[in-house]
Amino acid sequence: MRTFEEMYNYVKDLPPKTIAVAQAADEDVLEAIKEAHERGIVKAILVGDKEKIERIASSISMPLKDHEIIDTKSNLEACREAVKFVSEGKADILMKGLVQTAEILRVVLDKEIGLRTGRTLSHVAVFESPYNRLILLTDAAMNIAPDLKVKIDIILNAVDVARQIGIDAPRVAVLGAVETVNPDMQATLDAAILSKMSERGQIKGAIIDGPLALDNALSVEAARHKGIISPVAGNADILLVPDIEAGNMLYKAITYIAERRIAGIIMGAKRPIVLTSRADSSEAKFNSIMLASLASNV
Ligand SMILES: CCCC(=O)SCCNC(=O)CCNC(=O)[C@H](O)C(C)(C)COP(=O)(O)OP(=O)(O)OC[C@H]1O[C@@H](n2cnc3c(N)ncnc32)[C@H](O)[C@@H]1OP(=O)(O)O
Repeated sequence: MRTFEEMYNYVKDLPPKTIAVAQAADEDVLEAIKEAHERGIVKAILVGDKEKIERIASSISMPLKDHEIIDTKSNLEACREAVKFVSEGKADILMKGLVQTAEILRVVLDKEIGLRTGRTLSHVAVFESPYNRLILLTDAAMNIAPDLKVKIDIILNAVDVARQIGIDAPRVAVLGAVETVNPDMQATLDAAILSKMSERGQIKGAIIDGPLALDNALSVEAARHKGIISPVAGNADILLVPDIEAGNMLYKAITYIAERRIAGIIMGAKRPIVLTSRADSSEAKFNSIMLASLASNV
């Protein structure tokens, strides 16, 4: 797939999903749900301030008859109720509404009502690139400073998503500030180990190489210029960032500087979780709902 339009052409033929939204009283969230419902992708359980949800829905001419509304008094209660719908199998997808990321993720990780599976949970973003293909970015939103073991899990979650968008053997660029190993830069040491593990078949399903800087991960020309011989350089499908700061800034640079379309979900939980920034547009939220519907196949 090269665009979100192509993703829609695939997703529209999947059975519609039920999505539980934690704190749905937000215009962009409801716009995204409205569009996803009109296009046959989801029906929703809208958890949050009922009066506000009804007021916003009316202001955007969104009929509510096909959706359920669960009235809650606080963000925490909204997160807990929405997560319970998913953990009890009454919803297929969880969506973060107008709540902070850490607040909903703490409920997702709750041992009693949460959505743990024993796997690492991580964020996978997908964006339309100028290279005529969809590219994945991970982890921009959940794991703060992943160690080597967690980085392997993060790669594997991204590989699952890559397969769903038609990339069978994704090329993973392990990003750093430079493309050579510098013992003072932990990201380059981890990258070298991940590359060797991939080469020796210890991590399967992907071709991993690094360290690579962002320019030579994406641009064949930049890689050639620097004389990098690599199966990944210039053709990366998945960008693995060293930590949340790098990932989050890259995610927001893609949106606000490059003005590219993006989607984001959490993988590794019982069901996919739509997780965008509260400031992301309704379009980014809609694209993320599509991506979650696709990732439900994993
Ligand atoms: C990209 C657009 C969207 C955004 O901009 S998002 C904005 C930036 N993101 C954030 O602010 C969230 C960053 N992450 C966090 O704040 C925290 O890591 C998070 C998710 C809240 C968890 O922190 P804490 O509640 O302090 O949890 P903790 O580290 O003490 O761990 C508690 C238990 O949960 C487990 N856990 C934590 N992260 C996990 C993961 N990724 N996968 C699987 N399990 C995980 C952890 O092992 C621990 O388990 P146990 O209780 O020891 O059994």
